[in-house]
Amino acid sequence: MLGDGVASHEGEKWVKHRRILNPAFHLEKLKRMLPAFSACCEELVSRWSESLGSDASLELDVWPELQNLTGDVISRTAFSSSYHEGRRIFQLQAEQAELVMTNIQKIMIPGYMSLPTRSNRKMRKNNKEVESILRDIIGKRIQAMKQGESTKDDLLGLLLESNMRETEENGQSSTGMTIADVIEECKVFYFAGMETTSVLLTWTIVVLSMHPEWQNRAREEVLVKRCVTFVRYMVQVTMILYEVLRLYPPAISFVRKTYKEMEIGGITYPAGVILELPVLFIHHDPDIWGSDVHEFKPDRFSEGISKASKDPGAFLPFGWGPRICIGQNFALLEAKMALCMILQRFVFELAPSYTHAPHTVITLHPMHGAQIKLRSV
Ligand code: HEM
Repeated sequence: MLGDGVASHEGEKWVKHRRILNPAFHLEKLKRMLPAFSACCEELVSRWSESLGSDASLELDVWPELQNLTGDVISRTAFSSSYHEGRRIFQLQAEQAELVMTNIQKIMIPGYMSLPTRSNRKMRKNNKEVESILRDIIGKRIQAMKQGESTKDDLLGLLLESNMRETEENGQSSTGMTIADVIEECKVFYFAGMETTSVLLTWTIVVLSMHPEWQNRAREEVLVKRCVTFVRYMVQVTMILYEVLRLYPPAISFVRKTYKEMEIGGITYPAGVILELPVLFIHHDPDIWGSDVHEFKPDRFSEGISKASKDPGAFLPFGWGPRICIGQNFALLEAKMALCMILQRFVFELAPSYTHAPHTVITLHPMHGAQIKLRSV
């Protein structure tokens, strides 16, 4: 494992932002968003129910469906009442992600991104539109808060509330985040949170289709507990999600830079070396997880994460250290809610056209989609 020193040398601005963002992502605060999670999931399962054929079954690629779901969730939980403007932002961000993907698949010439190519011009135009909508939403919200209106139960409200507290507690010398900073953080939520969570949900549906015994165990659990109230206490569902995150970590690796000369694993590295931590390999290492490492065995998490393997720090789907994913509680609540509502309504299996081909496009995608056959419970 990397020593603490590798990660601890963070920029001052990042440290300040993290101090403001952490309370906004606290589990107790996020619970206020459960109704928004539930509304988005309800829309999805109702649409699927309406599309069932005369034999009460439906075959569809759940991958784009779940991408839409997580996009909807982040729009609604980020901006609640400004949901429609929020959606526009996230449509533009989705376009940006596609343009970035197209660009990185090209041969990169230094300075290419500043050339006035069609895609670069489109990206700049999209970015301007995103920033202008965000500036408008944030400006209106700050105005309302100054006039004494209570903060809304959404990410923007929590972030602004935490930002104001930081300013009040630390006085004029430390003025929290600027509007430009808040805009940047809102953009990051989309990129960091939408794709990763839809990847987790997609592999979960695929794996539960391959393992009907676990699908049944999970369904039994969710049929006796009401989702909105008990989503946090689902033992089987939690173990299943952990095991999917182990086998198919959405982020297959993350990086750290040495800020001074240091020794790691018997090798001395100078300052400025970028080290890649290969999460996918660590999660598939038989020396850490045992000879059944490639098997889907959620029970290995029955006594919690630290006892699931020989190395308590080997489960790294959300990264590690001070830079650990800020949205992990958010993602797990959302995934539990979605899975719970899908399991309550549908039994699912792999469609004949499904081909198992995990491949990496930044995150771990199903290369040919995830064709699933659903039937009403
Ligand atoms: C299954 C879902 C998710 C996975 C697997 C995931 C994974 C990760 C990983 C591996 C990192 C890098 C951590 C490191 O370098 O140690 C990260 C960072 C981050 N994630 Fe997530 N993430 C998920 C969902 C979310 C959600 C839903 C949000 C926001 C709503 C989010 C926001 C962020 C942010 C803002 C960072 C950067 C944190 C920083 O540098 O301080 N993530 N995530």
